[in-house]
Amino acid sequence: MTTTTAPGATAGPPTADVRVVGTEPLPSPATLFEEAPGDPVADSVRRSRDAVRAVLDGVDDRLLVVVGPCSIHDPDAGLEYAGRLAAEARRLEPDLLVVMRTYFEKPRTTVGWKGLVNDPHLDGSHDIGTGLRTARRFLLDVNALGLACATEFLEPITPQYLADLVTWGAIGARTAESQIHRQLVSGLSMPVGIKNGTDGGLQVAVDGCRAAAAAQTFLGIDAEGRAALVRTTGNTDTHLVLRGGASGPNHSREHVQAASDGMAAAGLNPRVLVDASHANSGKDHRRQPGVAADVAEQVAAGGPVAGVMLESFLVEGRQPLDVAVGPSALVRGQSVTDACLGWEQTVEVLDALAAAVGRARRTDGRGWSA
Ligand SMILES: O=C[C@H](O)[C@H](O)COP(=O)(O)O
Ligand SMILES: C=C(OP(=O)(O)O)C(=O)O
Repeated sequence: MTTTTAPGATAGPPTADVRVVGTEPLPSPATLFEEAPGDPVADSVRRSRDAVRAVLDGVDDRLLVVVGPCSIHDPDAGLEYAGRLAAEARRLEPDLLVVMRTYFEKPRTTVGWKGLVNDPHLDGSHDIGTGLRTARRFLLDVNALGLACATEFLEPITPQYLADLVTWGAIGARTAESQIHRQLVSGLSMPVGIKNGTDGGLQVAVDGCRAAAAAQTFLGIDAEGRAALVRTTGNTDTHLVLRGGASGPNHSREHVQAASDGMAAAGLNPRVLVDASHANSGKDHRRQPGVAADVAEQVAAGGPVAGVMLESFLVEGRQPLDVAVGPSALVRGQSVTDACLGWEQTVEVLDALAAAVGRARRTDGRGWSA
């Protein structure tokens, strides 16, 4: 670790960096691209982004399903999951557009493990350089299976390292109101879902989509990792994600219709994605199938639902992670953040969602051209 000296320090106690213990250089995005180029999967990233846009815009009548672990903490187990999901995605392709949750950054309500980028060894050593490399390698491996990747962007410079491999991005409930994250979305190359706030309020997400659609200028880094002024065009490929809130779940037909009407009134995409987890399930994974079933009924009836999010891993539930102990005692394939559906339950829910799309088509409920 490099200990920094406060800029302009004079005799006497420093007036800056008083609480900074040290800083360490990180590899630049360009270095990581050289080590792990995105070229082998670039065509499939482009194609899957177009496919997601088509579903969000209603040009493709399939349902987008963003499904996978709450967080990737063990890349080996994550890849086993990805292999299974890739097979399901191919089987269900006529009805569902499946994108895997590959979440490497976790926003915390207070404190806790902040994800694979921040602490890849799960032991509090915070080897962020390795975290970025591991996340990039993981995204390449999942894309190589023919499965598109979704992630939440949390640290504003992380996208410079990873975004070229991501098909769908999320801004979470805790950052939907943040100007920094809205600016970030304005420059992202993929469709992005913005979540309602943790209090259940929709306006932060509506405002977030509007701000992200505008051209923005802000501070960031360039490919060499230098501090840079970043100018963006704005991103109109955004939509609302309903995840429930302190006021309760918001997946009901009435909630979805009201949210859709609110987006339409603001001139934004009226098709929403419903998160079956988080506050829509009270963080109880056993409630996700019920939420998904409710949303499936809405899909079958032609409601304005473009997609569903599920938290799912190989083994159901969750387990505590103690960074003082490290990962050695963890159950393989079980979440260390939010509780997830197990694999068999996940397949059942995917089948039910696919069946709902089929029912919608038979009754012309979707009302969209294929
Ligand atoms: O999805 C993950 C969590 O819901 C989110 O990161 C907050 O987790 P926490 O309340 O356990 O900190
Ligand atoms: C943190 C997440 O969700 P939310 O922002 O809805 O809490 C998540 O999807 O991992």
